[in-house]
Amino acid sequence: MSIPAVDFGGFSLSEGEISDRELHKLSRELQTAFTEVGFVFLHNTGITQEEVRPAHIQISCASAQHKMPHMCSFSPTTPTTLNPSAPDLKEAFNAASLQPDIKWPPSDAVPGFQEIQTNFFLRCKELSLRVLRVMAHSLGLDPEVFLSAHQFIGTDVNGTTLRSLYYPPVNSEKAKEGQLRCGEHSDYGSITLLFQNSKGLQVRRRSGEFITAPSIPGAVLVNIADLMQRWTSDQFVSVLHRVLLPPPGDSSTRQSLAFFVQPDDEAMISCCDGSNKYPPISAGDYLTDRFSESYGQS
Ligand SMILES: O=C(O)CCC(=O)C(=O)O
Ligand SMILES: [Fe+2]
Repeated sequence: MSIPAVDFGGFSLSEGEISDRELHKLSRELQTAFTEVGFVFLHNTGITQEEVRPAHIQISCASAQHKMPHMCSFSPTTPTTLNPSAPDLKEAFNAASLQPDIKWPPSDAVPGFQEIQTNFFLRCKELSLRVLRVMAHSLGLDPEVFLSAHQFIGTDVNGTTLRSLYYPPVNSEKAKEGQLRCGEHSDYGSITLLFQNSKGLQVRRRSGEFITAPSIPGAVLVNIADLMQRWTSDQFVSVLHRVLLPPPGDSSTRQSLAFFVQPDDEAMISCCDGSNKYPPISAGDYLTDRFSESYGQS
């Protein structure tokens, strides 16, 4: 089975409310995707390719300015590789919340960067809230249960991050054993929205085999992350994924935008089915633990 595709047009950002009929339909479709695969392509979300393209182009410009302190090949706030001797072949710019202390590239270096990234962040936030609402419905829960834990996206009491990723050309002769563009990992928070401009992403199936995700212009790839799996008592699955190196001789670059949605730091996450499969934990504590496990720091 490949990654399912769902038409989100009934709850697109250009629509006001969703009809009951559409809500039921979307709920069923998302539930199937998130219980069986953990990933889904959403079509007609209201975020268009015209919005995604400038953000993609910019990250390659920012990277071309090279060795700007803001572009880091190792992004300390995110899961990367568990293989330190063969680090991921990528560069990333993280806009964690929209606080004034983000070190944006100087506006003469990459004109419009801050504005475009900020607008894109806000669009992703709106879409994420809609997806979270449908997810609650699909589990038969109070529609507010996830939303009320995501009230502060874009502020310093919520860790939601827009990460712009640039994967430079790869010289496969120089690549180390086991080195990838992005090593196998699962994401940590609630859900992730992903916008990619080319192939390379692979997603692990339950059977253990990896399937290649196509790059579909205009579609948003949404996946369940680890804290959401815990929150749903493992009903929704957070699965391993990775980005492969291009084939030898292929010197193309790759860009992607990942919007990592996290609950508010203070939100208490307890199993939504009322079970005690996992003890309640604040999202802030959970995420701090996960990041320090990966990076050996607090
Ligand atoms: O670049 C991609 O397509 C995936 C990146 C990713 O999975 C991540 O940064 O967590
Ligand atoms: Fe990821």
